Amino acid sequence: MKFVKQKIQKLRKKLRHWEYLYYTKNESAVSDEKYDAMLEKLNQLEQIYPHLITESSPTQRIGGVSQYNFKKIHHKVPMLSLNSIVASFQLLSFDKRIKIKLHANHVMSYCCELKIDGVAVSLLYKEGKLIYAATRGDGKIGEDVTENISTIRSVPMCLKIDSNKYGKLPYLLEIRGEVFISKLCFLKLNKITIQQGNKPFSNARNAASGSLRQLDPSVTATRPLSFYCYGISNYCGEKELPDSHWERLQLCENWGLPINNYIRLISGVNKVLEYYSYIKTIRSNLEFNIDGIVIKVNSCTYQSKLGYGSRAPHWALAYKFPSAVSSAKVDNVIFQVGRTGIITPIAYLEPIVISDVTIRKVNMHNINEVKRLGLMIGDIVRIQRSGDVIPKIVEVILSERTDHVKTIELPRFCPVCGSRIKTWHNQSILRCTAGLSCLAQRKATLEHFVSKKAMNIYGMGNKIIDQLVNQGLIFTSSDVFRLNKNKLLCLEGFGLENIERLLRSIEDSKKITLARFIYALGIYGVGETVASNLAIVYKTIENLAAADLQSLSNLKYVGPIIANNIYHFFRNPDNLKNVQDLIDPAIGIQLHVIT
Ligand SMILES: NC(=O)c1ccc[n+]([C@@H]2O[C@H](COP(=O)([O-])OP(=O)(O)OC[C@H]3O[C@@H](n4cnc5c(N)ncnc54)[C@H](O)[C@@H]3O)[C@@H](O)[C@H]2O)c1
Ligand SMILES: [Zn+2]
Repeated sequence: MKFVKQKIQKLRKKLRHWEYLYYTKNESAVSDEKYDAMLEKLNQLEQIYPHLITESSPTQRIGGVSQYNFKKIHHKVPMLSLNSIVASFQLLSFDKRIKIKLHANHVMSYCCELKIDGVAVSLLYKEGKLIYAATRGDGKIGEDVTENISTIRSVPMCLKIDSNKYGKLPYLLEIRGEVFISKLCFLKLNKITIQQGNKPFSNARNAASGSLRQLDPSVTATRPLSFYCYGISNYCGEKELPDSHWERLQLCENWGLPINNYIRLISGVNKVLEYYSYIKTIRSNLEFNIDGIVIKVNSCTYQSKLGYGSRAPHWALAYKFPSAVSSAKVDNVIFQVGRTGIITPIAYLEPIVISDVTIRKVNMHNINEVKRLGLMIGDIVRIQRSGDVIPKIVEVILSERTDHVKTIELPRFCPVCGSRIKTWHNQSILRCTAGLSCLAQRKATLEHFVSKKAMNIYGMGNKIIDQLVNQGLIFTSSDVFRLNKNKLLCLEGFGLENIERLLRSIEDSKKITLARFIYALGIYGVGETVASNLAIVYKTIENLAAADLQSLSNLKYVGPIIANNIYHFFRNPDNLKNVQDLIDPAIGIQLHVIT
């Protein structure tokens, strides 16, 4: 029993970590399949040992959290997730199960909708005016994104009067819907993100979520977000609402809320299966990503009878599409050195297209993955891309291995600077220990420093940084502020206009919040959340640099490892000198604290 308990705890810890990255950081550490499979494993264990179920288990609650830097909104009606299925027999048994519960033996009516891969929002209208918009958060408390939502053109600020049926606008109307980004806009946004030297979003959902949850609404305004309404959660008006979910959606459309064209009212579960197959065939032609269909019992009376679980309603299901799989040849494996010196194997492929996206390389994260797969250069591998998440090598197709394959030589020295490599975690993680004297780490540190969420310096993409570092024009981040026209004229393919734009952007970056500045320093483990917290607590960079280990360890979101990293960062003479140079009045950076 102790063993099962430990296993359950381990699964929960892993799932919570992935959820934190997914919902808070808009990053996918693993594919959705892997997350879903792990959640299902936990679910099965909990079914066998129900006394081990806790309220906070990922099977019982919604994965999101609301970040403290947004105002909070308490949802009067909880915003839940959906139970999902992947096979037709599960839909048939759902249909049977609910008929038994409802004591109904007639053909059931279902409202079938697309499951758009975006972010759920709740919009409250009073007498037709948008009062607030909130994200799902943990289902009970969401983030106030009213200003950001107001920048989305398809969200009406005021409802229209439905002259046919409802006369006056409802006194109160709360609707639920999905904010998303189209496939085309996602590709464009990522192109710009990469040009600006920032990390691209791994999929359209993460891009939509990241764009909606911007602290600065003017940034959201530049992101091409769209919106579809898929339900009413609360209503108070002169007339009663119709009992049909489908009719309620038509009513929303009459009030001016956008409703997706593919929503159908369908009679009987066999026709639902036909709808599923049809949508699967047109999926790649849609302008936006969907990861399945949503099936809802149409009668609202039945919906209330079936009720809700803690995570999802009992009257709806998400029927997900299988993920896209294809095979490709591995042309080469290159070891890439990151900002913190971690060395990652990247498999370069003969380009393939999966769900409309060309895949040329796959990040294999660590060398254990190379070992686990038994991968060799020249192998044919199976690549999976679930929804639009990062591609992954699932397996080597051994039956297609030829005599021409080559062994992958694991590096013993840093492939960039030739320094000694340190290994840990059972030798799965390799790290170059040369710090900033390693060219790769220096470049990656600078890329991070100028990136959007850090100093936000436009026009200094990876290629420019490569040249600046290779030509010895910059060494540390403070050198960025010593760049001038003459130095920049040495760069290839960088005209006067680009130079002026870059210098202006460097100048503009000098007015910055302390939180961003701390984040820009690139201390190992200090992401945006920790950086904001440090800024609030220490108020000045000098206070932070002088903070002792004890005080750092007492902070929220800062564990002993991060506290140690921060403490030692400021004890390293090179780092300290760089920070002092950066805040030197000669450079003119103005740090301010926003609380
Ligand atoms: N890869 C990872 O690390 C990771 C981590 C956490 C969660 N996830 C993934 O996220 C998903 C779980 O997230 P979730 O709780 O948001 O559930 P979900 O996305 O599977 O389903 C619920 C959501 O569907 C959306 N939706 C779209 N169209 C809808 C419609 N017509 N009607 C109703 N809702 C509609 C709503 O936003 C709703 O919140 C899983 O697929 C999981 O794989 C992945
Ligand atoms: Zn190195």
